[in-house]
Amino acid sequence: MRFHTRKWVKPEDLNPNGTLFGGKLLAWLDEELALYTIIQLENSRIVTKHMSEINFRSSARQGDIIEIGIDVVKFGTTSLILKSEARNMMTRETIITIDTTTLVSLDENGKPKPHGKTEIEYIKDRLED
Ligand SMILES: CC(=O)SCCNC(=O)CCNC(=O)[C@H](O)C(C)(C)COP(=O)(O)OP(=O)(O)OC[C@H]1O[C@@H](n2cnc3c(N)ncnc32)[C@H](O)[C@@H]1OP(=O)(O)O
Repeated sequence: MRFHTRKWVKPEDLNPNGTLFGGKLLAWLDEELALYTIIQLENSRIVTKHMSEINFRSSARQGDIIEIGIDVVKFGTTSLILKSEARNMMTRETIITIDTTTLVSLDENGKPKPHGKTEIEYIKDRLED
């Protein structure tokens, strides 16, 4: 799994127990998954369709640095299915795992649009073309 983005847990990210609010962590993950998909499918019209089991494995605290990892499970016809994880960058302790998130590529009318992609592409390879 490649870990892409780091987040710093700040006071406004906490729940009343003083740990990282789960909804905030999900928002960070959803945004990362969407950005990853926009880049891979080369389409900015992307929506999250489905999330599988979400497992909050451990909590994070103010000042912790979180890193978000993403792996491709499958390229569908209009969808991209991704596996994701957030972990504590210092301790490597897993904070959350989402087995699969299905993101769908849309056309200008908001209808699913085949993306034609079958494998991960790296931006540097595209730039070398
Ligand atoms: C990044 C964000 O936060 S986006 C905001 C939150 N998300 C949204 O607002 C999305 C709202 N939902 C929608 O607009 C619609 O449901 C759509 C356009 C995404 C999909 O419409 P559908 O009628 O389900 O389309 P359709 O049946 O053609 O399925 C599209 C793809 O999604 C997959 N899919 C559909 N339902 C599911 C499901 N329940 N679970 C997993 N995958 C699914 C299909 O397998 C298909 O993938 P494929 O083409 O690779 O085989």
